[in-house]
Amino acid sequence: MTESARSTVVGPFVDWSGGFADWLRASTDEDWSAAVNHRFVRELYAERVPEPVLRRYLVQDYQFVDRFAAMLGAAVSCADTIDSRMVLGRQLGVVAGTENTYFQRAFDALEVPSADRERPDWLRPTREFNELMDAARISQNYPYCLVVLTVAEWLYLDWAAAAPEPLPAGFICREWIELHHNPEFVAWVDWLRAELDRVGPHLDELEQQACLRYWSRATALELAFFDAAYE
Ligand SMILES: Cc1ncc(CO)c(N)n1
Repeated sequence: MTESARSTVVGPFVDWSGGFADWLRASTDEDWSAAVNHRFVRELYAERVPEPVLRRYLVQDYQFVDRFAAMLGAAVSCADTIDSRMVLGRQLGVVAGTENTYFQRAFDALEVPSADRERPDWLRPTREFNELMDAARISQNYPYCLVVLTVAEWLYLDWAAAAPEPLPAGFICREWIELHHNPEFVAWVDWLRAELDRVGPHLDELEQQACLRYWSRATALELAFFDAAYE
């Protein structure tokens, strides 16, 4: 793409007066709502997730978080502005810090052996989600990485923000909600959406469609990921 083409807004090829992020989000309403209102989420609110389900979910999610961190690192490396790179870099620190510590404490409480923390068998949605994140990472395409990051974070904010008060007393359920609903996390998701709105309109139609495919696939996998914890 030439420099002048890069600065031209190519879209909209569809009406996205609400912005690129909202346009993507609206395309996957059904899977999105099914994930946000999933049985796992309701049982988490009530601290009634059966222990084998909670354990399976967290063991699989730690594998997700590994590839998520790698893809976030790719976003750090291919972001198009210094401001974006710094925001993404700070968030990578949160994933590697507070969130990682949560997993270790939860695994200790649930007495998860080290083999299951480090190299469990991957359930199918874990494998497919990790393949999707690997594809985005290897593409070094900033919008693709942003799309998958935004689905993962915005969808989790959506269900966590809907948790009824008081939150569960036990730390595993309570902190999993708090990690995805606190002022810093809300600001991070707002930033991701605004970032998509910034870069999306400069993409050509084929690239926008590719973003849409990443978006729908990631949303479907979020739903499948919750389902798998019960299978
Ligand atoms: C599967 C999944 N999606 C999203 C998040 C939040 O980034 C998570 N921890 N796990």
